[in-house]
Amino acid sequence: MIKEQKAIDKNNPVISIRGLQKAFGDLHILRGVDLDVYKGENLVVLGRSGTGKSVLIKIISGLLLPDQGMVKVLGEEVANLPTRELMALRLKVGFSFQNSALYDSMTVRQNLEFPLVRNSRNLSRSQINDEVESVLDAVGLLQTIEQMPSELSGGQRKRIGIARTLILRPEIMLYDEPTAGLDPITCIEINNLINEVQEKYKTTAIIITHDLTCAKETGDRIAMLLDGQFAIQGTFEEVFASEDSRVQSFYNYNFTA
Ligand SMILES: Nc1ncnc2c1ncn2[C@@H]1O[C@H](COP(=O)(O)OP(=O)(O)OP(=O)(O)O)[C@@H](O)[C@H]1O
Repeated sequence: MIKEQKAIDKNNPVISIRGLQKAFGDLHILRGVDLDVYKGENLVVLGRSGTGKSVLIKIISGLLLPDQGMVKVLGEEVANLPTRELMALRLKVGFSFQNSALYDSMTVRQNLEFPLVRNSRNLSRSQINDEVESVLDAVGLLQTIEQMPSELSGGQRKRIGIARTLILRPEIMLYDEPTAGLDPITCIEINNLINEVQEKYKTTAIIITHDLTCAKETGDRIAMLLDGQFAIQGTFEEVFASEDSRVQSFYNYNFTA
């Protein structure tokens, strides 16, 4: 099923990137990336392994510095921000890591409380409980609240990882390979959750994936990273109607649905 088209206000990008370059030694990964991400949309970034998708979202969240170019997030140029402002901006940009990054020695409740207590110091015990329960309910896992991560399935851990990112109410969600390593049914559940998060929390998201079903189901727009640039952007159908041989071979090798 292809996602229904939603109206996007193109006057006001939440993320705006121009001429972004990043190299590691002689390895030139990003070679002049231009990209706008608009409020409320889910933008899927596709590209072969090693093309720099994770590097891109690390630069957006201020975890890596660009070599050249402009990266504006919520109106702020990330590379120029003093540490304090960068930290404040990072709270508005939720990073959902590929491995879920849960603390194995803490219960689900403690995993969710941790970012909340660290970043919102004035909350009462009952406010913390309410926030934890509300976000767990949103990912459909309230019943796991006292469980340990080791007792959860891979799909449940992904959901808890997303809940832990959501608990700080970010304006932007960055999902790094949200369906990697999951069976097809669980992938469908995660795709649905990403769309539910977009609706309920009104987030803007960048979703990095190799999974073309995930791209089709969650992406309002697709951008394909080829040779260090976004050569092609559009709806799923527009991108894969391209006659570019790199796009066609990506499709043929990756589409399993
Ligand atoms: N901090 C770093 N130092 C040196 N090289 C790095 C660093 N981070 C990434 N790279 C290199 O940059 C390239 C792009 O990495 P990146 O993780 O962005 O790829 P990707 O497109 O996300 O790949 P995959 O789909 O396999 O996750 C790789 O060759 C990687 O080894």
